[in-house]
Amino acid sequence: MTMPTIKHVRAFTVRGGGADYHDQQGYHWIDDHIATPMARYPEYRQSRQSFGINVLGTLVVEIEASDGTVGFAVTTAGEIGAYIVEKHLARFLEGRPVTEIEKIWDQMYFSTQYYGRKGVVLNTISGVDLALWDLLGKIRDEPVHAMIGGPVRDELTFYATGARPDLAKGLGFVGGKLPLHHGPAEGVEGLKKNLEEIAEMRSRVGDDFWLMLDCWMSLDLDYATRLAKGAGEFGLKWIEEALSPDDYWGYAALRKAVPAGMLVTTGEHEATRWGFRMLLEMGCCDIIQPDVGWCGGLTELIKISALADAHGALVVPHGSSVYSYHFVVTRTNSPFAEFLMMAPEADKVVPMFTPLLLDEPVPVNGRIRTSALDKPGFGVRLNPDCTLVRPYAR
Ligand SMILES: C[C@H](O)[C@H](O)[C@@H](O)[C@@H](O)C(=O)O
Ligand SMILES: [Mg+2]
Repeated sequence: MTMPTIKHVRAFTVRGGGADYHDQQGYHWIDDHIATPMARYPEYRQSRQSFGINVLGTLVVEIEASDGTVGFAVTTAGEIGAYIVEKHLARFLEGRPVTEIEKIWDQMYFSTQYYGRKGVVLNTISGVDLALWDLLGKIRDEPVHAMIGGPVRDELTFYATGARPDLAKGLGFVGGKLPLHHGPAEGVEGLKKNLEEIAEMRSRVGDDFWLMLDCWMSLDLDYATRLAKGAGEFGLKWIEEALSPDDYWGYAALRKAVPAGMLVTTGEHEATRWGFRMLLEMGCCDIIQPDVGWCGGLTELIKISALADAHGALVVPHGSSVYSYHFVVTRTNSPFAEFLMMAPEADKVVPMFTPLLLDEPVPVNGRIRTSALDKPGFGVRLNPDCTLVRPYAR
């Protein structure tokens, strides 16, 4: 079978949910007084959108092959990402065989290394990489998981991230991850409120349901240590992303300070095998949580996962819809996955990247059967009702 070549790459932006799931309108639990590094400024404490958590918006990367097949993927990169795709990365794809995924990744990364390495450039590279895997799966008529080693389990098990772990328990999830609401700038009062919230949620969910805390980079080592020790009595399963992603030294110290049995996790804002090598070799965490739409894509996540496996660390990707499901189902060191509750009150299951993807599978009773991931590529379609803009059309 002669494989087609890549004919054209197109980059679009779209607003309102989708891959940039922080980009919500109206009330939403995900934008309700959640602790962040910006919470040291009172004017940016009530809403993360106030400091711009949703400025990027969603990037849609579309890749058309010479036989007319079109693959696509979505990530958080918006117009900046569209610029990078159309003005820089497209040259490494157009005209190439659709199978040259590894070589294309290498050229995308090293051609942008002088201005990239992490952040929105790696989000963009991730989007292109995921679109390439979607395209290849459609051409080969195979789901992506079948091209990277195949499933190791018959179903995916999920914990839920959102304001209502008590409701998530009733929906069949194995655990619930609460956002932390008060940071160090709110002092002892804030710490007390944080612990009261954990205590209250533990009383609602009972002793056997996993309860985790997501700190979204908002703390310092001292506060994180006090919070972890205070939360220990409520059986907190893990404390997530307590410190700045750059504070590898702080994470290594926190991991030694937390109560026995409590896990330290991080990684959703880390990128590439080199970034995760630092986290692993410095003993920063028990579980790494790369986002496959941000860390470098599937091609890079496979490398990161092997590194973690050698270190005995679990890889539980940050919630990224089908893009992480096709990966998690094929890895023995990824025993469960994250599901972000994107209903405004975190009270019901809606597709994670709603409203952008059609046919996006969602957990039923906290599980997704592997058989639900059997369509070619990543098995999803773009919602034609979502308005795509191509800001740098060529
Ligand atoms: C719930 C957290 O504050 C973030 O909004 C979330 O995107 C991320 O940190 C997560 O782990 O899901
Ligand atoms: Mg997180």
